[in-house]
Amino acid sequence: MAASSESSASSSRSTSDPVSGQADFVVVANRLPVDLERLPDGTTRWKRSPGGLVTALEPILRRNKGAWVGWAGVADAELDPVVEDDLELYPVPLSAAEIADYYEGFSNATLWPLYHDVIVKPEYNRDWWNAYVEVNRRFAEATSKAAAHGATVWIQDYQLQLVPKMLRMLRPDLTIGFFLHIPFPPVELFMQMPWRTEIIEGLLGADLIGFHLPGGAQNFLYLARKLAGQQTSRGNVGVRSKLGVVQVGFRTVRVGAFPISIDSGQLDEQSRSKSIRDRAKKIRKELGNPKHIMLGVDRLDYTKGIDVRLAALHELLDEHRIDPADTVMVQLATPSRERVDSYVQMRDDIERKVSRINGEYSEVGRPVVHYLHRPIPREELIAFFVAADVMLVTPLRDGMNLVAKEYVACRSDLGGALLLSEFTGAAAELRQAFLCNPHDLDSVKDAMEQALGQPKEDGRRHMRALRRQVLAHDVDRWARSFLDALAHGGAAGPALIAPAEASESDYNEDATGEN
Ligand SMILES: Nc1ncnc2c1ncn2[C@@H]1O[C@H](COP(=O)(O)OP(=O)(O)O)[C@@H](O)[C@H]1O
Ligand SMILES: O=P(O)(O)OC[C@H]1O[C@H](O[C@H]2O[C@H](CO)[C@@H](O)[C@H](O)[C@H]2O)[C@H](O)[C@@H](O)[C@@H]1O
Repeated sequence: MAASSESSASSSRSTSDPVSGQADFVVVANRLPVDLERLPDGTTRWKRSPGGLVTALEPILRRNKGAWVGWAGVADAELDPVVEDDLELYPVPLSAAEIADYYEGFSNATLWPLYHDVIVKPEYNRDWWNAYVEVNRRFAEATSKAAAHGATVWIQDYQLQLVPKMLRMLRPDLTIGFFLHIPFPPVELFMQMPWRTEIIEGLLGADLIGFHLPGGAQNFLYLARKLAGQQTSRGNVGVRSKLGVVQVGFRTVRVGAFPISIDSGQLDEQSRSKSIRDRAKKIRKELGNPKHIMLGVDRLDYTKGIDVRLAALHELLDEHRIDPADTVMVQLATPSRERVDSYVQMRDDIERKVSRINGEYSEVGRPVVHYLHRPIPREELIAFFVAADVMLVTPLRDGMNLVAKEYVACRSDLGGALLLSEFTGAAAELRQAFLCNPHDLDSVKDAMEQALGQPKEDGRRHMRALRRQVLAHDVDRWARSFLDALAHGGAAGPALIAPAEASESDYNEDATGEN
């Protein structure tokens, strides 16, 4: 392996070791949990890669002692399999052209907007599709080499929807699971996709397909019956779907809802430490000891509604419903997909909005909005969660949103308030949050005002209930429920695997209901 390994993520080893051999449990995701960073002096190091998928799966892989197949985050890195920070990694190389066409193009300018309610217009480009097919084939081949005979393989997310079928053809001995981390769209939107049948058939290569919410599972079941059946050589008899089960010829594919979560116990413990508490107090002091700290923590993505919360703050300031002398907002934004046009435009828009608010309402040395465009070290992030009086989570659409759960896990003091968009997967479970509709600015403004003014005792009651949900339904439980269903078979209807405390009617109703 070419990389020296001064892991900037916490590393228990200082050198990268070769892998031991084929693994019985393999996670396959577009990204490895660490990105290779090329430094100006020509050396390289590993750093944690962004996003909730990595946050959720890293502890699972550690506990299961498996292998992870994925891209190292840079172009043309031909890397051998390696053990890094106790994780067995199988890097899949991508060329600069493949990053442009498969990752930035088909994954993030076609699938991402199509699956997120077409917030921006998806682009359908044949070259991007061809690159997507080719890269999915490469992932299937790499996985086939990494997996021991009879292994369990867990494929992740929208970038790799063709891998289940491709892998099954290479390795019929494997047990294959697939989990989608983003919403699965309703039929009216999915039918736009020129390669819709190929995608549905690609997914049907898995033994079990998981979604965050029952609505996504229902959408998929409907589309499987509608699209995949048409394509079999035996006409319409190849695929039947019923109650969470799709019959593909002689194979049974199960479909269910498995809402993802976080390592809540560990976060809870970390957030109680003296060093974090002290740092949280210091953050408040550094911000000028305001009465209220509002916090946003997101990848810089147009789905996250960062513009919405800024617009709400601006109007509340204009209407004198928030006093700039006693309230600050901190927005921590990790750079994301920076060469995709819609992300470039959105960054400009957000930075313009931040400047406007600060131009109109800040004093020298006391900005109203503090905006940091960079990833924040984990411990510092936890201290921000502990310091924040109101957590702003306002996506226009989000598969789950782990930030909402992280905030709750960090509030053992029962302080703070969570403002949460109804259009997140998390809203199905976190009913005691201040829920808002991000498409309705008045709804966001009212929720913000209520969260800021919430009486302390009400806040403690809400936070206690939120914590009960987040601490009981952690990422281990998520992984166990998926992997148990994968190992033991049995019908997995979407309504049957919903979280215990959320009722079916609590979920976003984006399903067609036509099963
Ligand atoms: N500015 C930031 N610095 C460090 N970590 C961040 C930052 N913004 C988000 N994260 C982390 O990235 C993950 C985001 O997960 P999630 O909310 O599910 O959304 P997504 O996966 O779409 O980015 C969380 O674990 C969160 O703590
Ligand atoms: O790899 P990137 O292009 O930098 O993107 C980061 C990840 O973003 C998405 O995360 C999703 O997964 C979370 C965990 O299930 C979920 O809470 C969130 O709602 C999703 O947006 C994406 O799905 C991942 O593949 C990316 O790695």
